[in-house]
Amino acid sequence: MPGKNVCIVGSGNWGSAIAKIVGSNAKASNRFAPLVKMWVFEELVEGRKLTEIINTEHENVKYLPGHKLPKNVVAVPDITEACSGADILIFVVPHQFIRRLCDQMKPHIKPESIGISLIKGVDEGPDGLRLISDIIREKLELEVSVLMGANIANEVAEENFCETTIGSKNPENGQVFKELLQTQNFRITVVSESDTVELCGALKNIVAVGAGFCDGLGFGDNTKAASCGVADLITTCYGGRNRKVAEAFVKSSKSIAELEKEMLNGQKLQGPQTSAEVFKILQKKNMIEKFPLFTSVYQICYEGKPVKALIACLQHHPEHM
Ligand SMILES: NC(=O)C1=CN([C@@H]2O[C@H](COP(=O)(O)OP(=O)(O)OC[C@H]3O[C@@H](n4cnc5c(N)ncnc54)[C@H](O)[C@@H]3O)[C@@H](O)[C@H]2O)C=CC1
Ligand SMILES: O=C(CO)COP(=O)(O)O
Repeated sequence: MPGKNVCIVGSGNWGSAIAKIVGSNAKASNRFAPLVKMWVFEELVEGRKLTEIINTEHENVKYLPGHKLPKNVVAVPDITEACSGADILIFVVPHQFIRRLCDQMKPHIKPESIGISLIKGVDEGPDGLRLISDIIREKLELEVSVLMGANIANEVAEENFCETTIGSKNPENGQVFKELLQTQNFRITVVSESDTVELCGALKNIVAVGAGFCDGLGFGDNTKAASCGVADLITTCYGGRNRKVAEAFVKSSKSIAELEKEMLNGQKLQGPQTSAEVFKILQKKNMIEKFPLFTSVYQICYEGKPVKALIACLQHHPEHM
């Protein structure tokens, strides 16, 4: 059976970073055709067409400078030519452009093709909020999954480790997309609650703007996190004592207990001890394998496990297998 044709609809910062992954995975697997078309909104960059630059220098010099794209990713300026014959469509444009693009694509969409939206945003209609994936579904009449995560495009292009989530109501499609998009350093969990995944990805951008306001006004971490749950998690990961001491632990040869004493002037860390308590519970319930992060934090703090093992353990998270 010939491999499935893939088209990336979009070529901005995230679109180009994802093209790097998709190009390389498509080339390596028989399941996908090696040539990947990437629709590029044509513009002139220093007097040259961006598509021409991408197709000769294999770099999106405007939106993802400094990163080479695989040579099998071909920039196409005409949206109808780009999407014709595609079995898999990856939507990754700023959300304000999706409606018009779908209208242009509609007559050229192959029946049975499937889509995935990497677009973070929502639309607003007479009945209230609309998901971008719903707009694509409605306009193009195809099954649409979503991919959202804490995935700053430049860091993904650098191949720094990160995680992401595919939301797919069709488990088979979810697996196809995972095969196309997962790498050693871009780890994917597939879940069925697609709408929740998409909403989280879209709404966090509003919170990010609020956070920028707080920074601009010179407020601290608590202000930035003036909600609960996830906000607390983010704050603790940037500004908390557990984070600070853990960083010093990596850079020194001292134990957590010594550093706590030296750095915190009598204040107490909660994280390492909590990891020990949780570890005991997991052990009793035979659930250690299901919680690799909690387990390795405990082992690094108390059992002499090397810190670098943290990434290896995340790379083998059971959800990624
Ligand atoms: N950049 C990032 O780190 C991440 C972005 N995202 C999401 O991915 C989506 C796409 O973002 P990026 O790829 O970063 O794009 P971007 O923010 O780099 O946007 C520029 C893109 O829009 C195109 N464009 C400009 N005018 C246009 C028009 N009239 N019609 C169609 N396209 C036009 C440009 O050619 C360029 O490809 C957004 O929803 C964003 O929230 C998601 C995760 C990470
Ligand atoms: O969605 C993103 C990271 O996950 C990128 O966020 P920004 O659009 O605020 O850069």
